[in-house]
Amino acid sequence: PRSTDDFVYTTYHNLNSINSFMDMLVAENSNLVSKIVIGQSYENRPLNVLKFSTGANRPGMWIDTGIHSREWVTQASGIWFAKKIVTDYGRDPVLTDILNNYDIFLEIVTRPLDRMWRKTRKPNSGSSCVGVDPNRNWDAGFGGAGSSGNPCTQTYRGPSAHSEREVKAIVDFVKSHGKLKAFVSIHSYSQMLLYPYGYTSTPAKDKAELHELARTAVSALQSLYNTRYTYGSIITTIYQASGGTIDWTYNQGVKYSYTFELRDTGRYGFLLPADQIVPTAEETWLALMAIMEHTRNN
Ligand SMILES: O=C(NO)N[C@@H](Cc1ccccc1)C(=O)O
Ligand SMILES: [Zn+2]
Repeated sequence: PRSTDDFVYTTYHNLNSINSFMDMLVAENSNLVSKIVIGQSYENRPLNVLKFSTGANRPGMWIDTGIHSREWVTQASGIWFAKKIVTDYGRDPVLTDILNNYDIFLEIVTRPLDRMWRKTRKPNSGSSCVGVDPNRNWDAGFGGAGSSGNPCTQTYRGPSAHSEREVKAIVDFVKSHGKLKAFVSIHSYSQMLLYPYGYTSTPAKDKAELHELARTAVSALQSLYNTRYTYGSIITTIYQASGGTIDWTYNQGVKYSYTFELRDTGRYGFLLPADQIVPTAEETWLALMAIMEHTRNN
């Protein structure tokens, strides 16, 4: 494709195609978007983050997709979100107000075409099994129930907190930025909107506000195609999970920390048909806007 206008949003793209999308988007909107590199993956690929900004030293909001490489609808949605932001800035008053006051950081984790792989690709010393679950490697209840010490399991936590370069890069970014007010990590599938905690049943201090905002966000999502989401804390809504991303960001003081589990509820699972990419992205965007608008107003 010559531009992001004729890029095909209705299909899944490989590493090179996603990277060329990002470069085209930056080139077409250099006053609004830049690409920053926050680190390298285990395979020494740059970890690219799109920064949407209209001024210096602004507070920020973070969105990541594709942390689990097999969750393809999330990277595909991330591409659509990126185009939506540049399309709506200057047209949608709410998005324009958000971007006139906050930066948006979007990490579309481009991984080689792992179709059914969840973990990183780093070999584990002393084991023939490869990879660490990046959603168990964070220093939040690390090593507790809801993660595994066995390198051959899908929820292997890794040898120590932040041992994975993909995780450490985000940890360092969050700490050095210091003014992130929202952090949304997007997974699939289950159709859920989750907030901390996963490692403990102790309610988050902001639980009431996080629950109310989740309700608002889920009803916005549902208003488009009537897609039904459940919502609540991780441990009460899905299962106990230790070392998870948003438990760490919440404990860092990023109050509006959420994880999405996008479509579907198991019929196709990770193999969601491509014709559901755009509807999924459109409905999820309404929920993201609700979270970003609330963050902007508080
Ligand atoms: O990975 C998926 N689905 O893709 N589910 C998440 C559930 C979750 C969400 C937030 C924090 C901890 C755990 C998982 O890592 O098991
Ligand atoms: Zn996941």
